[in-house]
Amino acid sequence: MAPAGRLLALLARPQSPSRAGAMAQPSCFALELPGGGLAHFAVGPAGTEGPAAPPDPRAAALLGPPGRSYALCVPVAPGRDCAARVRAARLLQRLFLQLRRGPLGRCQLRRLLRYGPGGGAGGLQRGVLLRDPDDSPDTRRALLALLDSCLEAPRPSLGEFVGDESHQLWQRPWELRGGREWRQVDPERVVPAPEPALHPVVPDLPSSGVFPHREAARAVLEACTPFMPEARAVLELVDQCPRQVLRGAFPVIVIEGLDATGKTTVTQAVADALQAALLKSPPACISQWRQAFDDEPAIIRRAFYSLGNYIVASEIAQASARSPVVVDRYWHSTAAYAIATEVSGAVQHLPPAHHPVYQWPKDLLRPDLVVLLTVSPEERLRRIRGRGLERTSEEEELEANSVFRQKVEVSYTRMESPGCHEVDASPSRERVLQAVLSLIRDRCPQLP
Ligand SMILES: Nc1ncnc2c1ncn2[C@@H]1O[C@H](COP(=O)(O)OP(=O)(O)O)[C@@H](O)[C@H]1O
Ligand SMILES: Nc1ccn([C@H]2C[C@H](O)[C@@H](COP(=O)(O)OP(=O)(O)O)O2)c(=O)n1
Repeated sequence: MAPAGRLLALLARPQSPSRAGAMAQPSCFALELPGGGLAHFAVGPAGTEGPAAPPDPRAAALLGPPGRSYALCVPVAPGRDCAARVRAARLLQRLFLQLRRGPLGRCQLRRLLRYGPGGGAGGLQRGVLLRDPDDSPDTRRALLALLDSCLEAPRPSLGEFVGDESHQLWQRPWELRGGREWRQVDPERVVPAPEPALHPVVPDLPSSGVFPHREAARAVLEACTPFMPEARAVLELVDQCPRQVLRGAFPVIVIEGLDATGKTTVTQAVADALQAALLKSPPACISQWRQAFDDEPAIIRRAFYSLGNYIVASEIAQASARSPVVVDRYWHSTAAYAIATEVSGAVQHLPPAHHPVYQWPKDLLRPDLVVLLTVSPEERLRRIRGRGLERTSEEEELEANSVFRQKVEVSYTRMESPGCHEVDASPSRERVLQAVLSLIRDRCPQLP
């Protein structure tokens, strides 16, 4: 078998003019595997030199027969503007909902990313691999009908995976001919691709979830105002907050951690002990719109939480002139959950430590100390069950998916300037409180 890198290089060679069609350049795919693995493969025009090789055996099992698989993808940033990004994200969300209904409901879905071999944010597409275990013609019909219902730009792309007698894999893209008829175009070879140095979604994160400054998040909600009155309401509140906030002399302490690690318990106890103001992000003034944003695609949800942090920043600035301030969640939550959700695969696929995505936004008020509460997964589950409250779907996901939980925890620990100080929150409430108070006294000399 030829090395994956060489096959990719062969596919990447410029094509002869006769072959220069829609797929003149190969495309790479990152397929999320069960248990958090990622398989990378490329598709390119048939007839190029070199033997085709089956991709990663785990991917081949998901792509090849028996059964049939389809790749349905939407460009992340079809235009340069935020409005187009938001439209694309909502289209993908709608497609996901529709894929769970009717004849498509029996298909298995796996997260799929499509990207150019050179990386970069430009050609990124998000999508799904649909696997029909029964290889039913109804599935294909339903998928084409779904494409027919997507009349506005951006239009999703659909490709179908087929195996041949010699166990090679091919992808056959579907294209709309003459604006009316769906046709399958020339098959493209499926070959393994090397794992890129950086997960393909990372270059796009500053525009799609880990916004590096207030204006980047603001532009997303601005694009939502035509269909979400809540977006206008949040923007009005953000715009009342000064861009340069002047903080007071008292220390600002943030308590972070996964759900049920004891943040509410600790923040209340610390606030009592230090006679500190207790704040939380998202702040109460926007919490009535939280559910509406939680129901929207990730880019909109993250913009909401990001702007919530800027509103909290101006509350912190005022409160820290009068007393110490304790904050229940802040920027680190927003960034860690966004990174863990957007980066498919497992912990090893996260951007490396010191990557810019882990840096604190330059225009957001910095706390003096960030405490990260950690407990074992078993203890966390006991506390969640003991509390018995309603949970957000993301928190349910955390419980169900330990890979996701690990990605959130590791992202937390990689955050920089300020970084997190980890405190083991497994002991009794009193002992955890004492550990946190002693850390605060060590790190905040300005405490009276
Ligand atoms: N140190 C502790 N030991 C045992 N139970 C705790 C401890 N700290 C918090 N709990 C309980 O665990 C549950 C989750 O705590 P909570 O403070 O609400 O977490 P969070 O705000 O991080 O979601 C609550 O029922 C709380 O009473
Ligand atoms: N500052 C914040 C606060 C919460 N979030 C997001 C991250 C997760 O999706 C949820 C977790 O919040 P949730 O209120 O469920 O957690 P707690 O109950 O406070 O532990 O909200 C955020 O992105 N930024």
